[in-house]
Amino acid sequence: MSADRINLLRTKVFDKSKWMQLPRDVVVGHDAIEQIPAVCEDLALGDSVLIVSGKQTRDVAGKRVEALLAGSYDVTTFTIDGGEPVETIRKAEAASAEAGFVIGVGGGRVIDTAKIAAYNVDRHFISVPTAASHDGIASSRASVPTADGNVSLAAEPPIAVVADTAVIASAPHRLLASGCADIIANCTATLDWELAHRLTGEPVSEYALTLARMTAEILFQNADLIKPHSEESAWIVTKALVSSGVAMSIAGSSRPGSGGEHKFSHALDRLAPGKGLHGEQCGIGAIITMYLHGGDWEAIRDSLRKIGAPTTPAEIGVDDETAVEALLAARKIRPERFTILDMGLTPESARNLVKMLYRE
Ligand SMILES: NC(=O)C1=CN([C@@H]2O[C@H](COP(=O)(O)OP(=O)(O)OC[C@H]3O[C@@H](n4cnc5c(N)ncnc54)[C@H](OP(=O)(O)O)[C@@H]3O)[C@@H](O)[C@H]2O)C=CC1
Ligand SMILES: O=C(CO)COP(=O)(O)O
Ligand SMILES: [Zn+2]
Repeated sequence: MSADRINLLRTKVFDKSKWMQLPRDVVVGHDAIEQIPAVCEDLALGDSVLIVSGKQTRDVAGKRVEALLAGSYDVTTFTIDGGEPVETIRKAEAASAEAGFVIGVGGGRVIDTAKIAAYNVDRHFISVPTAASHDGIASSRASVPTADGNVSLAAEPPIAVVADTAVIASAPHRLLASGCADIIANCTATLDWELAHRLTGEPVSEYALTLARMTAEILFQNADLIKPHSEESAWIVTKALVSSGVAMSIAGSSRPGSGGEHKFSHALDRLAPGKGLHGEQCGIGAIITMYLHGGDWEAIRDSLRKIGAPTTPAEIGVDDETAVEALLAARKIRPERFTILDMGLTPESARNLVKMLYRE
């Protein structure tokens, strides 16, 4: 091979190079929270820490983390108590700038706020989920609601994830079921990604696709084992969420875990705020998008039922007409992300789908 050809190949390989940032320490298990001082010591992140938590999650676990670190670190806290998300991120960012590293202890909103704040001021971030409610717990992406819909932002990839299965199992079952639905949605998100690849030439990552799909598959197979307030269930789901988050980090985007069903969920966040949880809405959306892909939508519906996640808009207090509106509005959210919902859905077809697939 000529030197020119070798140089060309090298350039191509270099152009395609990708930076994947994955967690360094992942501790999952009973009383894992007690390991936080050891994790912080292992990572040698500095001597001051900001602990971001929510109103409930501070009581559930945030205060325990504060107490565990108080003797060895200069600890400050930031509690999220509602308010406009972007404004909250700005405040958390200002607080993070004063600390050596940031720990987020809570559900999805808390973890995302902490990981964006840490990213914006270049601090390391440790993720301490108190619920297995979504797959952002180990990923380098954050999802932020704005007036124009949810935006997916680059965020600080957690340098460590500490998931205490006792804490997670004691959370309301609805949160765990929501996390399961978020993972099950990988089935349709990956189909959408492949569709976009075939239709628009969007690059795909085979590893990210396979990992995201396999994670959903494992959950399908274990759907019978997902029970309320069981630590075994918390284990299964947390490991799946970590694996799904790693798929997103490999992809460098949320594509392996977010397709048309997520756009439907983001549309519902705007049209019916405060009704369903993120993962619940994604699971409901996945039933329709799997049907449109010609796949086994009944298997999705049945697994969601077994797990205790909702399968119809009515179950989360959303009427059919709003669900139709959300299906139609979905394509306006992040329009560059092509999905099956961009393939000619009309008001009439949306209405028919909702009527046919969302029967009790
Ligand atoms: N980065 C990503 O890739 C992803 C991000 N997301 C984002 O995550 C958010 C949704 O996360 P989700 O967790 O569903 O919702 P929230 O973070 O809003 O949490 C829901 C509620 O559960 C409470 N809670 C959490 N843990 C416990 C517990 N152990 N015991 C009792 N209550 C608890 C929270 O309390 P408190 O009031 O203390 O917060 C909150 O009131 C959205 O903003 C979404 O956009 C979703 C998916 C992926
Ligand atoms: O929820 C996610 C993956 O489960 C992230 O999705 P978005 O990029 O659509 O916010
Ligand atoms: Zn999701």
